[in-house]
Amino acid sequence: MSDLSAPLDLLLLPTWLVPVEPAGVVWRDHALGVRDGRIVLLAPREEAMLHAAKEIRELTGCLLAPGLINAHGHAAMSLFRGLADDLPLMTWLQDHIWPAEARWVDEEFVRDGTELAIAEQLKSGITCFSDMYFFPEIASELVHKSGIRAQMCIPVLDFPTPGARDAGEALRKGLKLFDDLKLHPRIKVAFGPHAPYSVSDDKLENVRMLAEELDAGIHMHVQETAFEVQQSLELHGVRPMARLSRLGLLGPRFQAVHMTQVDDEDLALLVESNSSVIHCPESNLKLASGFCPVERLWNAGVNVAVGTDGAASNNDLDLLGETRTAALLAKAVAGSATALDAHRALRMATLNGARALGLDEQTGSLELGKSADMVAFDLSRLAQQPVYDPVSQLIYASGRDCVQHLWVGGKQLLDDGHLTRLDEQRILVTARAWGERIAGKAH
Ligand SMILES: CSC[C@H]1O[C@@H](n2cnc3c(O)ncnc32)[C@H](O)[C@@H]1O
Ligand SMILES: [Zn+2]
Repeated sequence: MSDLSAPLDLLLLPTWLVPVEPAGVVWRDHALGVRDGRIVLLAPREEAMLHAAKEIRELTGCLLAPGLINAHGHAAMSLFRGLADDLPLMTWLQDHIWPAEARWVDEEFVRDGTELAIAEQLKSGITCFSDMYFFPEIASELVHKSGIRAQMCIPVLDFPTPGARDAGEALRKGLKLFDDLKLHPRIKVAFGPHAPYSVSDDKLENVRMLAEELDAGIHMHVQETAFEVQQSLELHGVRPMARLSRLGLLGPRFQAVHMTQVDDEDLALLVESNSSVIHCPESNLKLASGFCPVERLWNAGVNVAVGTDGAASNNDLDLLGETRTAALLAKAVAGSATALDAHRALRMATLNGARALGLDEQTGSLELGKSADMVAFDLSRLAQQPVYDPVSQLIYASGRDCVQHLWVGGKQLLDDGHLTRLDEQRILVTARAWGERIAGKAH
């Protein structure tokens, strides 16, 4: 319990403060105070200035918002960025990515690739990400060291993977990770069965049982393409969502990634079960997978979050850009310019992400008592003028280069665009060396 009369650790004075909850609100000339890693003060600037603070930051021209939440990705795949472009999902995955993973992915690859991804995400305004990849115990070390927040998913597939001879071993190692990290303040472990077409019923039943017992999330690629739905109808007689429902996987802890195919029955299952959907528009566009009907889902009450997917199918981890794509695409898909307006788009990239990952009591909005996970976007540049609505300017007229400062749990991880805990130069050199090795050019 923090001493309320003690000085604040940090007092931020932005031009605009967008808490996300309450929805649609922009506070001008307000301040945010932090003590012991939590938000303890939200007040008009003049009133806030009466409080003593160890550090005061003037953020003139900046919009202070909750940190962005990248609700789906494969961090270490950043080392495969640009390796196999302009291909449809199954060709990309089966003929290029899975062979490359079998050849290259080991502990060292995951360590270096995850660090690269974390550095890029922090510089893009992301304070929390979900990771679904091999050797999650190694990736977790990088999350711990860097100060970012994450959901780490235990990968489960029907075939041997880097780091696990079979699904049984993957789950055993995953349970140990769950136990090791159960008290970690920034890491939450979830289950990551890859997709309905790559995980059989018996393994999904195991996942359901364990997730229930541990109250853990289940994060899964679902209905990414029409082909996947067709194949499921042929093999199982039902669509993937109906099969997952029959197996008892759906529920508030279920995170359905992609969902480009949604019929009325799928929608009813999502609504009834209170499952979340994680929309990855740029990966879906690049692999020509299809279009997630975001507006329809949102209007039906489904919690929709946003993710970049891995850098091998995107090809960046730019969640601000992803959110802009989502907002534009939603209008085209719905045939309505009012679909996914800028304020809702920002909510999708923050609070909805936190809710999908089961972290909305800790993060996702700037509310008293929540963790001080925040980002200051600089809106003072030429291409952002004039500013009528700062949220509109952020979503439609800003790139990730406007990310100025970032904090997680009150700790500053990005200061004037510079990483405070990671060595950007070393990460760059290491990533280039991997590129040379993988391209066969290393000596
Ligand atoms: C369970 S570990 C992750 C596994 O998923 C592969 N992957 C990356 N992106 C996608 C995607 O969009 N759909 C399906 N599978 C994907 C990744 O290469 C790993 O093998
Ligand atoms: Zn993915």
